[in-house]
Amino acid sequence: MNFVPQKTSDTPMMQQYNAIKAQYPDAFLFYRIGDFYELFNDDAIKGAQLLELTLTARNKSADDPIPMAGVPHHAVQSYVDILIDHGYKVAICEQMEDPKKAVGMVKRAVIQLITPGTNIDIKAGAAKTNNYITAVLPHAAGYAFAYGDVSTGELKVTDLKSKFALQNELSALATKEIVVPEDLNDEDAAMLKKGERLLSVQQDTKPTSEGSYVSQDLTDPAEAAVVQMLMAYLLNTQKRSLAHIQKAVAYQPSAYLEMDQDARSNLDILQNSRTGRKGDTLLSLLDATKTAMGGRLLKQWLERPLLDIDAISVRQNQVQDLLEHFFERSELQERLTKVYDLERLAGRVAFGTVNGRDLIQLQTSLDQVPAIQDVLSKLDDGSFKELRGKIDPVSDVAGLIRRSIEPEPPISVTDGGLILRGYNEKLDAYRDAMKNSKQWIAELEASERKATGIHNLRIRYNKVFGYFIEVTKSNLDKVPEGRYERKQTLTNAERFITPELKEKETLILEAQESSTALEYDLFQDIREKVKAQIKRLQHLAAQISALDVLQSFATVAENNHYVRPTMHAGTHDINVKGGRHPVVEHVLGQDSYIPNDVIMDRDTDMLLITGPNMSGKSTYMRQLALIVIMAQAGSFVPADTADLPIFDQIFTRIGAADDLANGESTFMVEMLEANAALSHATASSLILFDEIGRGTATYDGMALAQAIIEYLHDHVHAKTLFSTHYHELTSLSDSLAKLKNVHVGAVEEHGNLVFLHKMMPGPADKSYGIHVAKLAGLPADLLSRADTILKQLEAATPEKTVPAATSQVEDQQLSLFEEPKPAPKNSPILAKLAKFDLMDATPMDAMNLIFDLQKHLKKK
Ligand SMILES: Nc1ncnc2c1ncn2[C@@H]1O[C@H](COP(=O)(O)OP(=O)(O)OP(=O)(O)O)[C@@H](O)[C@H]1O
Repeated sequence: MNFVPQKTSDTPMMQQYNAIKAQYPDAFLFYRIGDFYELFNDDAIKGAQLLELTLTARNKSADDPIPMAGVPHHAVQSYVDILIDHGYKVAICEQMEDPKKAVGMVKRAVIQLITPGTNIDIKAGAAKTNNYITAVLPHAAGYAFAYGDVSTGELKVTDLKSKFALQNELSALATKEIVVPEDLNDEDAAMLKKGERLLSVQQDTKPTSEGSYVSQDLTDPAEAAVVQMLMAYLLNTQKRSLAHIQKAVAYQPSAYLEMDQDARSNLDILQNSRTGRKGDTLLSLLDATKTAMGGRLLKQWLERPLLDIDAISVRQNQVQDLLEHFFERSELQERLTKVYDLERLAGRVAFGTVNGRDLIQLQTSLDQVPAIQDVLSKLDDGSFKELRGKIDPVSDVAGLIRRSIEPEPPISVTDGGLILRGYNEKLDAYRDAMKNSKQWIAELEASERKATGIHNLRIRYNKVFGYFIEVTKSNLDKVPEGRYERKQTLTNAERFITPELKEKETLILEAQESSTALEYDLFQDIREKVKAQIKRLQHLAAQISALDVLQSFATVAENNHYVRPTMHAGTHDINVKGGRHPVVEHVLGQDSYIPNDVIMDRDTDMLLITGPNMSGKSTYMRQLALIVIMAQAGSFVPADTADLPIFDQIFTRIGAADDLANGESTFMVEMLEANAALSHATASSLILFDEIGRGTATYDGMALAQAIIEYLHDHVHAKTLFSTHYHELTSLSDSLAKLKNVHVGAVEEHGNLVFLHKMMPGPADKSYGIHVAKLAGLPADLLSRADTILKQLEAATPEKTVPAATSQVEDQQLSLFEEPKPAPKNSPILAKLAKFDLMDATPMDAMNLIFDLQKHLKKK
C-alpha cells in the first residue's frame, strides 16, 4: 500500500488519485469511478489477493501499466468488511459532483475512513456485541484511557494506574483498535499491540470543533485529553456529525468486581477456552434477552459485576419480582421482541445513513413503550413503579414517523414513494397534478378516438419520446391532417405528438421530478427532527435494555432452578449449599451434575483440593467463581442456597492440559499469573489456583506451590481454592490454621475406581493414583510394584512435611524412582530455594533460579 510517486506520464485522473492516496498511506483507497470503486498500484495487488478480485491494469499497452482492481459500488460493504476483519483501514473516496455536469476532472474526496474500531456495519450475529475503539494517553502517573462504540454512542473514560490495569481493561473490552499519541514510547506500543490490535496515531488532541464531549464532571485533565484525542480521531475519520456520541462518563474499574485477563478466559464467561464454542459459556447460558441492546448490556453486566451491596439487591429484587409475575413477564417479553436496536438506530440517524425502513423500525419500537409501562405498573417492586414514571416514550417521534412515512417504504430514500399522503400539502399537490394529468391523458385518448374514429388509438409513454399517440398502419388515413405531428414510424404503426400533449407532458414530468426531490427534502427534514431527539432515544434504550437483562435473569433462573443468593458485607464467609457449575450442568444435563457445597467460614481462608485427574477439581473451583460473578451481576445462582460476601477481585491460574507440552514458557505464564494474584489480591479477593507448579520439575513445582500457599495464607488472606497433585502438601493443614483439606470422593466398584464428583472433607487417599493407572490399563505387575513402593513410602514418611521436613518431601519424590533412602539433612538446593525471596523476584529471576537448581541436580 505504499505511496507510488507521481510520474510525469500520469493522466490527470491518476494525479488526482495519487494526491488523495498520499493522505491515506496506511489505508486501502476505494476510488469511485462511475459504478465502481477502483484500487490501484499496491492496493490493487494486495486487494485482489484478499478480496479475490481480478487484477487488471490501466495503460496495459504502455511500458508502465498501473495495476488495477475494482469492486461494484452496490456491494462495497462486504469488501470493506473483509479488509477491516483483516485489520486494515479503508478510505472511501467519492465523486463529489455529477460527472455529466463536471467541467474538467470530476472532483473527488474521501468521505469516510473506515477502521476496525469504527466500522458500524453490523454483520449478522454481531448485533449483541459492541465494537469498542479505545484510546490510551500515557502520563507520568499511569494511563488515561477512554473507549467508545461509534454504533451506539457509548463513551467512557478512566485513569489507570498500572500496565496491569490497562491490560485488563483492553482485554475486557476486546478492542481491535487503539488511538495513541504520536510520542508513544516503544515499550508501551509493544504492549498495546498485543493481540493484533491496530494502533492509530492521532496527532491533534485539541478540543474538537464539534463541541465538547467532555462533561463538566470530568475534572481530570488527562482524562479530558484522552477523550479529546479519541473524539478528534473519530471526527477526522468519520468526517460527519457524531451527534449520537454521548458526553464521556468517567468510571473506575475498581468500582466493579475486577477480573484479570486470565480469569476472564479461564472461566468461560464469554468464550469457552476448551471447546472454543460460544454456546458453552456463561453469557450464552444467561442470555434470554429479546433485544440486541439487552444482549450487549448483559455482556457488560457480566464483564463488570457490582461491588455495591445495595445496587446488587436492587437488581435481585427486580429479578425476583419478574420471576414471581409470570404473565407480566411474558407480556414484557412479547413487547421486547418487537423492539429493534434503538441504540444503533439512533447512531444511524446521527450518521445520516438511516432510511425509511429504519424509521418504521424506530416507530414500531416506540409503539411498544406504553405497553411496557403498563407491565411495570402491574409489578410489585417499588423501583419498577418509579421506572414507569421516569420512562419517556418519545411518542412525538413515533407520531411524526407515523404521520410522515409509508408503512412499507422502499429501501432507497432518493426515488420517492416513502412520504405519506397528507403530510405535506405541496407534495400532495404535485401528486394530484400527476394523477390528474394521467387522468387527463386517459380522457384525451378517449376523446381522440371519438374525434378520429380510430378505435385502437392509444396514448403511450417511453423515455425517449415522452408521451405520444400511436396509430396502427391500417388506420393512418384517419389521422387528422395538420393537428398531429409525425414523430416515429414503426413497422405496424406510426407515432404522433400534438402541442397540447407535449404541454401536459412537461407538467407531468416536472411534477414527478419535483415530487421526488421534495420527498427527499422532507425525508431529510424528518431525519433531522429525529436527530434532535437522539438523547431521549438513547435514554429510553438504556432503560429498555436493563429491563431486558432483568427479565432474562428471571427467565433463566426459573428454567434452571437458580436461587437468590444472600449477600453480606463485613465478613468474607462463603456458604454455598448444593452449588453447581452452570455451564457444565447445562452441558451434562441437570440430572447428571453432582452438586457440591463450598463452606469457608472465618477460620477457613483456603481449601486445598486433592483428587485424581478428571475427578472434578477445576470444575469445583470454577463453579464458585461463576456463582460469585453471577451473584454480583444481580443474577440468581445455581445452588440450593448461597450466602456470599462481596468479592473485589477474582484471580485464576487454571492450566489447560496441553499447557504442559509447551514446557518452560508455560511455566513462565503460570508464574506470571500467580504473581498477578500474589501482588494484587486483597483479603476480599477470590483466588483459584489449579495445580500451580506442575509446569516444571517436581521439586521446584512443589516447593513453589508450598511457598505460594504459605504466602497467601500468612499475608494475603484472600479466599483461595488451591488444587494440587502434590499429595504431600495436604500435611500443611497441620501448620496453617486457616487451610483445610478437601478431596473429591471416589468409590471402588468391582475393583475399579468410580469418581463421585463429590467434595469430601480431608485429603485424598494416596493410592488414587494407582487406581487411576489401573483404570488406564497399566500392566498388573507394574501396579503391584507401585503398591509396594507406596507402602514403603508411607512407612518412611513422617506425618509432617512442613516446614522443617521439607527435605523429606524431596526424598519422597526421589524414592518413587529409587529405593527409599534416608533423607539428606541439608540440601544446598533447598537452602538456596528457601533463601530466594519470591515476592521480590521477577519471573525471570525465578526462571534463572530454577535453571540453576536443575543444573545442580543434573550434576549430582
Ligand atoms: N460435579 C460434577 N458433576 C458431574 N460431573 C462432573 C462434576 N465435576 C466434574 N465433572 C465431570 O468431570 C470432568 C472433569 O472435571 P475437571 O476438569 O474439573 O477435573 P479435574 O479434577 O480438574 O481434572 P484435571 O486434574 O485433569 O484438571 C468434567 O468435564 C465433567 O464432565
